[in-house]
Amino acid sequence: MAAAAAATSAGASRIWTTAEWAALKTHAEAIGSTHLRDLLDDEDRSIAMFAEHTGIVLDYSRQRVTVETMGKLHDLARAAGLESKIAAMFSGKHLNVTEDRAVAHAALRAPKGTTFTVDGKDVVPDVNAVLDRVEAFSDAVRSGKRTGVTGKPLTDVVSIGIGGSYLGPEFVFEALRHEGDAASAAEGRRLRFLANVDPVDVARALEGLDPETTLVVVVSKTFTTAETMLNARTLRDWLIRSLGPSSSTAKSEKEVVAAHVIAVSAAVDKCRAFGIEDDAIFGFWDWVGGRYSVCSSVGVVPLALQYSFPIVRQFLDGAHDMDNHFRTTPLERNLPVLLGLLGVWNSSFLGHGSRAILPYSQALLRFAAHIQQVDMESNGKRVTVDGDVLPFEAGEINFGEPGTNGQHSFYQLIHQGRVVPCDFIGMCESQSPVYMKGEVVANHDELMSNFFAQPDALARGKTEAELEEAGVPAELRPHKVFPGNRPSSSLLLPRLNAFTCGQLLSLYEHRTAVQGFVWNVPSFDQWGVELGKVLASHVRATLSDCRKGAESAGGRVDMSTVDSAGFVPSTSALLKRYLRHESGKDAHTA
Ligand SMILES: O=P(O)(O)OC[C@H]1O[C@H](O)[C@H](O)[C@@H](O)[C@@H]1O
Repeated sequence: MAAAAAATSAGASRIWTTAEWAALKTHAEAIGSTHLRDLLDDEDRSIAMFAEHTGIVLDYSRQRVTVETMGKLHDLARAAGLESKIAAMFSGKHLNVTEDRAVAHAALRAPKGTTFTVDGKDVVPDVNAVLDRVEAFSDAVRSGKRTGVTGKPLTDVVSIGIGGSYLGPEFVFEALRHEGDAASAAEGRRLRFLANVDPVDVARALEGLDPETTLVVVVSKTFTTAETMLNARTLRDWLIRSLGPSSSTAKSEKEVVAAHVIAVSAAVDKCRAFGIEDDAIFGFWDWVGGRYSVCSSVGVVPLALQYSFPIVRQFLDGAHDMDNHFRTTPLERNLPVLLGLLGVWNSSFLGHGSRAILPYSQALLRFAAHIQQVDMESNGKRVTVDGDVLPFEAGEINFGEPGTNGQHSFYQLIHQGRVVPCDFIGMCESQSPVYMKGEVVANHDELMSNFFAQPDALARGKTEAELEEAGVPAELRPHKVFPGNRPSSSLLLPRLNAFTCGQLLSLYEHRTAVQGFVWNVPSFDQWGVELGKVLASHVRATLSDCRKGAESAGGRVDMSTVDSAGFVPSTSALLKRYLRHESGKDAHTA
């Protein structure tokens, strides 16, 4: 763990023991007596709480902070060594200490001619060599030069992957579906994602697809993830049944796989072992964490097949632009730093353990799901990078849905129930504007009226006195009081296109890094996902033994196999219930 010591030497390892942390604790108590209703009346304060980069405006005046709070948060950031940790990330230092790896996803969007050094080597040429291959390959598929095994164009793509090999690409795919340039480039093409090992997801992904015109992309950094590999074998089987030796085409299995299956992985040998030819394998590197891999072949391959390579390049350029902003802008005006420090403030000092991500943009319907993994898998940790147990809970519960839909489902709780800090995200212009004569406003203005109204409703609330003045009957007043003082940030983007989508991705990736750097947690590993996987293999082996035993015993399951497998009694009982179930019979008759 020498790297761990090196990584933290620039800042306090146990940030909660610093004077800066203590000062914020005391300050948080003082803030407790102020209300956002009053803070928002201070025009100078509000104007000071705007920050901007290339037309992306962050308004954090509705956070429960004063100019003094921000100063103290910046002091905390400096005590944590934030600036040197950011610099360390961009210089390829091994910040992923428990796996001894660099954290270099920013290199994935570095344009030709720039440099990014990892382990003594400039990786930008390697990154761009893979991108050149993706460009050539996607052009060949899109133009019909590279066809399926029967010579038909490959118009449909199923991208198999889960977690970091799925959520980011799906967020970008959805974000661009109705964006002018991307939508015209995608005409006549379909992209589906297959993530869940639930066979119903296979049925959903294949609905209406023809094996002859379908290209399957198996996306897995490790190429060992159980769900992805079973889904890959399932789709290989689907292709071979329709196009293989015993079908009317009589093509060999090898030919079918070579024409219809490609792979994206950091484990090239395992892709070869699956039968995929070298020219159909798109690699990436172990210095790219799974949840930070959207800009590697993981996202670039399926997205370039759907939207064309030039659109994907704009997306990478947007992410690179935000990387530069993050790397070079002073902390006080740095958007990811501001968002990250506000996250630390809300979570560690005001005690709010969750965060809602609320894009007023239907195109961002999968953004919250992606950021949920980026943030929760990164900062949901119990120890520092040096292994000290944290005396507080790091990481927030992230969730969210597009507005205005959320307003009609869970906003009740955030207005009158728990305090949930919110990120409101809106666009100045719509991807699909609708203007109708006779309507009060255009449809996008209607949407944005809510984007502007909700943060104020949360911040200002409604008092008993206001209700009385409005003539609300006394017995109803307690129900109609809105306490207010609920924090939020508003992000206003000019529009949602490939470039700004890249900026948004990078903004949120780096926000998570900032919080992790301040808390000094190991944001770039994910040991917490392992235990469940190990236990699932034990269940899998037991189920397999039971099913095999039943086949040779005329259908009768030998339950002693479950009894001797060492599960706790309730798990054994539930497993037996599952094994006893006979198709078509309900619980009462089984
Ligand atoms: O890309 P893969 O190796 O298939 O991994 C897919 C996912 O699996 C794991 O469970 C990790 O928690 C994720 O970080 C990862 O993104």
